[in-house]
Order: sequence, then structure tokens, then C-alpha cells
Amino acid sequence: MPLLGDEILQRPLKVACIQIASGPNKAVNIARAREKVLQAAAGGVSLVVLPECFNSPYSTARFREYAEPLSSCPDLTEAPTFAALAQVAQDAGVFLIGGSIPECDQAGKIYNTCAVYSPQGKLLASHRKMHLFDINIPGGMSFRESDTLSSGNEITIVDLEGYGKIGIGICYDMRFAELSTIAARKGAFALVFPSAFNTTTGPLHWELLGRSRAVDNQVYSILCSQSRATPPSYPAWGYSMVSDPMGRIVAGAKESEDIIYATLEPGVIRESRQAIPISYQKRYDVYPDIGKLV
Ligand SMILES: NC(=O)CCC(=O)C(=O)O
Repeated sequence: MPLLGDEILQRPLKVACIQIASGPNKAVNIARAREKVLQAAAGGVSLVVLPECFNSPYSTARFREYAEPLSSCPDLTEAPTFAALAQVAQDAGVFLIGGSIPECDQAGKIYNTCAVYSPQGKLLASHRKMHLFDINIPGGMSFRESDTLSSGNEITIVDLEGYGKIGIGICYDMRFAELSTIAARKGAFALVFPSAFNTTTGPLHWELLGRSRAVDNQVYSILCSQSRATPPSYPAWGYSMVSDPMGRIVAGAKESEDIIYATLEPGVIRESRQAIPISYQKRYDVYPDIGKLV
């Protein structure tokens, strides 16, 4: 039986998405993120989202230098960013989607990893970017995360106790509709993508992808970008946004630093699913592998 409104989102959830730019000084990046999370929490939100790679420059050449262990790593013992995220989640009393940072594992491999914390500062889950950002657009954006990063192999769904479940992806992951569909089929009420999209593809694809993932799955999508930085820094697109299950943008930023707020409502999910009942109309007899996911 397909799920409707408050079966998947138990009560309204106020979220904030922090659009900031990272610089070369890790301690400054961490302090700035902390300040902004506390500022957002003062606005009465229960879920705060940070952008991709918020503790480091977004550069394949720099990721190792800024990496930290979540469990263990051969040469690194300190994890000041992860520790600061746990602490600020607790101090602010919010669920915190900690953007992403470079994470080092026990084999010394580096991942682009999003850590999620409870309002008590407990690590609830971590998502390693599954689809690495390797593109080459002549005259435009060229980037190869796979030069220095390894990819994660798991779809991450996190239970926000008292609200329901969310699916996590990191930026380029949003292009892969399967990840979102699987998370939604498993009961997520929102898809959250810490991001650092770019100025070549941003104008064409950013809003389109955010709204599509929401409409495809009749869930909220939350795209939280870095703000635009001046060259030669990576040209992040900005335009953080929250789309509702009908594809309406219910909160949006421009290019510069900002915090956007939205309240996710069970009734909006329910109404969109009742009005346009695609989940009843899906042809799992024709695509049975996806049908098995509930
Ligand atoms: N950081 C990223 O994954 C960027 C993705 C992006 O810009 C795209 O076009 O996709």
C-alpha cells in the first residue's frame, strides 16, 4: 500500500539550509559553520543542513590535506570538524546534516562524506558520495573527483526520531534518479543534497533536478549549496532551494551567503499523493525490481 502524508512525515518540520562559502582556513570554516548553525537554530528550526565540502576548498588537490577520520585512518587521529559538528548539533538542539567533508578510512582512502547528528550530538549516519563528480564540458566546467576520492557504495536513509526518514545524497548524486527513488520507496519524506554545483551546469540543471527529484517521488527535496566564491576558487552555483512534492520552490537563495527556511508539512505530501496517485499507478509488473523495495 503506498504511503501518504503523516505515515511518512509525522509532524511539521522546520528546516534551515545554510549557504556559505568555504575558504583555505579550516578552523575559520568550522567556526563559521558553527556560528551559522546556532543562528539558524535561534529561528526555531529542528533540522539544519550545511553545504558540500564546507571545511575545505573544493579542489581535488586539497582534499587529503583537510581529511579527517570518522572511525580510523592510518596517519590521522584528530577529527576537529566531525567533533565540532557533534558539539554544535547538541548545543543548538537540532538534527544536523553536516554538509560534507573529506573523510579518511582505515585504508587511507578519501571519501566525500556527509555525517548526520542527532540533537544530542550522536552520529546517526554517514553517507559517502556514491557518484563522483567527473565531468568535462569543453569551454566550461571540468572536474575529476575520482583523481583523489573513492566512491561510497550505500544509499543512506536516516531516521529523524519523531519526524520520519530522510534520504541523503551529495550534489552529483542528485543526477542519479535511482538513489532518490529507492530512498523514497523506503519511506523517506525528504531528499537532502549538500552541494557545490557549478556555474556551467547550474543555470540549466540545478533547479530542474531539485524540482524533478521532488515531483518524481512526491517528497520534499532540499538542495543546500555553497555560495558563489570569487575566482580562482571553485565557482559554486548557490541558489539553495527547497522544493515541495508538487515541485513548488518553497524557499530559495540567490548567489551570496544566506540562510533559507522552510516548514515541511505532512498535509502537502498527502494532498499531492492523493491528487496525483502515481504511486498506485506505477507499473511494478513491468519494472518488478523497484517494486520489491517496499
Ligand atoms: N560537487 C558536485 O558534485 C557538482 C555537481 C555538478 O555541478 C553537476 O553539474 O552535476
